[in-house]
Formats: sequence, C-alpha cells, structure tokens
Amino acid sequence: MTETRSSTHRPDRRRSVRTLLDQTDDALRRGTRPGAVVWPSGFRLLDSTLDGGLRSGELVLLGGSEGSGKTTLAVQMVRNAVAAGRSAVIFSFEHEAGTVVQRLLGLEAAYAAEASDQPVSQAGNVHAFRAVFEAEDPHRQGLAEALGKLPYGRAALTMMDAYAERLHIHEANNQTTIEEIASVVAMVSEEGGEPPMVLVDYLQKVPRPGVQEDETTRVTIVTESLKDLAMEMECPVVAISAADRDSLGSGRRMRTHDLRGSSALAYEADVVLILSSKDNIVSREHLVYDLGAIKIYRRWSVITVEKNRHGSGSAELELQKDFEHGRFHPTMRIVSERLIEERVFTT
Ligand SMILES: Nc1ncnc2c1ncn2[C@@H]1O[C@H](COP(=O)(O)OP(=O)(O)OP(=O)(O)O)[C@@H](O)[C@H]1O
Repeated sequence: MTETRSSTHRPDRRRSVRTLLDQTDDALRRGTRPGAVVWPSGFRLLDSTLDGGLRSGELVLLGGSEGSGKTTLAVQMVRNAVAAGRSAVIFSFEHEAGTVVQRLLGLEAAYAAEASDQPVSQAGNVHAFRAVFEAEDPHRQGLAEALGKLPYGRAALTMMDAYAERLHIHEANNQTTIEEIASVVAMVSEEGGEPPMVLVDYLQKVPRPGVQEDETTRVTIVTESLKDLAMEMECPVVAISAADRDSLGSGRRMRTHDLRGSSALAYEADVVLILSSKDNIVSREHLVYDLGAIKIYRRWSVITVEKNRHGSGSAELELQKDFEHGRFHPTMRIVSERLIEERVFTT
C-alpha cells in the first residue's frame, strides 16, 4: 500500500472457484466461519438494514456536517463492538485520547442509569467526567474513588474495565500515514488474535508527507488504501469524512457527493452513512402549522444509508441525541416524516 493501485506490487490473489468451494467446505467442517465476519453496530435497525452489521473487508464512510455527531456515532459503534467482545482501534486526528475516554465514561454512565430504570439525566455527564480528569486532587484519591463521587461513575468505570484492554486509541498526527495505520492495525490484530474494528477520524486528515499532490489525489489514494487495508487485514474500516465547505452553506441536504475531496469516496466505499440534524432536513410541511416542532426535530438526528453494498438498499433512520453523555439513545426508528432534498435552514 505504498502508492496508487496501479503501481502496487501485490501477491497473486487469484483463487479458482474450486479452491473457494473446497476452502468453504473445509471451514464448515472445522466449525469456523467461511465468509466475512459481521460486526454488529449495536443499533438494531441499522444492523438489519446492513444485513447484520459491518463486514470484514468493508470500507464504511460516515459523513455529515460539522458537529452533527459523526465522532459520537462512530465511537458508540466501536464501543458496542468492544462491549460485545471484539477489539477495536481508533485513529483520532481530531480528539485527544482523554477526550474519547471522557465521552465513553459519560456514555457508560447513561447506559448504567437506563439499566437501573433511572432517568438518564441523573447520570454523570461528559462535562463532569472531564472535570475529574482536569482537576488536581488535594486528597490524592485514585480514579475509582474520584469517579465514585459522580452518579453512575463507578458503574461506568466497571463497564469500561470489561473492554478497556481491547480498545486502543491512537492519537494521530501529521506523521500518521496510511502505512503507520496499517502497522498499528497489524499489531492490534496480532495481540488480540483477531482483526479489530478500525475507526479513522477523519479520512481527509490522513497525511502523505513529502508528496506534492492536490487534495483530490491525496484523498483518492487514502480512500483506496483504506479499502485495501480493510480487505488485507480482514476488518471493517469506518472512516469519518468531512463535507465540502461549499455544500454546507448552499442550503442543500448533504449527500455522498458532498464528501470532501474525491469521487473515489463514493466508488470505494461499501457503505455510506450521512448524518444530519433532523431540523435541517425535515420537509417544510411538518413545520408550518406547528412552529414548536422544530425544537423537537433539533433533538433528533437522521442517518441516511446512501450506499449499502451488501444490505437491503437505502434507508432513513432517526435517533435521539444525547450529546451530554457522549452518545445517541440506542433505539433507532424509521423516519416517518417526509425529508427534503434541499435543507430548510442554512447555517
Ligand atoms: N459535553 C458536551 N455536552 C453537550 N454537547 C456536547 C458535549 N461535547 C460535545 N458536544 C456536542 O456534541 C455534538 C457532536 O459532537 P461530535 O464530535 O460527535 O460531532 P462531529 O460531527 O464529529 O463534529 P466535527 O465535524 O466538528 O468533528 C457537537 O455538536 C458538540 O458541540
């Protein structure tokens, strides 16, 4: 994966159908899985739309406007994977590792409150968890004691303890090339004995130092390389993608072609999810007679499944924001309102 596909030297990947059938037969007899490994996202409706979830070998693009919750959703999918016993690695160009951990604590506290049938509003939020990380403690108490003072803080830590060793966060920077990403994924895969789910936050930030090229070329090569990585390492790669600045201000609903940098994004991806705040894309007819409705729509996000190579086509799914706890509410619904092509409000 050093250059574009045409100049990459690869081993012979050809297998006859006879070989494939024999390998499948052999795997079935050994009781192992002959096909792709499916990684549930943990969101039931999204998983059924994707025919089970994310697959090994797949490149999943997650786009959306600034602040729409892309990192939140992707980290929650990663969390659901590791909570279910898998491993994962996050390449975070955007946030420090501590920020991701604080969001995970908020999320776990909210889940713990829900599990005890208590209102989520009672659980410690990300802001409160961040304060623990940022305060100097004159009592020199440990993490468990400090978190224990926050509602559901101890429960959140216990939940995270269960998967903490399987979840890796790589604080990425302008040296975190595609080769570096591949080598970290190989290391995590070897350590864990199985390929991890990979999250790249975000794709346009992956550098190619020392190469003179425009953004389109760089994004094309990075996108192709991430797809290659998914196939070679047999893992799902979720890549967050920034939007074209022009598309954000133009009053249009964001679509796959608005992702920044290259048409390769649409071609290479197996799954494309676009996240929007519902108030930006609900049809005007749902707003004219009920001006208060906009406040309710603001609390919801819509995931548009725009490309779905192995699943049941496109879909519009909605889920409620709980950004204070670094998450979305786990139950999704199918959007019942009509959505628009053009955004109602521009930013
Ligand atoms: N502690 C918090 N309490 C409430 N809201 C928060 C908190 N931290 C972040 N947010 C909000 O949550 C939203 C989702 O954040 P997230 O980082 O997931 O968005 P994003 O789409 O990845 O953003 P960007 O494009 O800027 O990277 C943002 O609008 C952010 O302002």
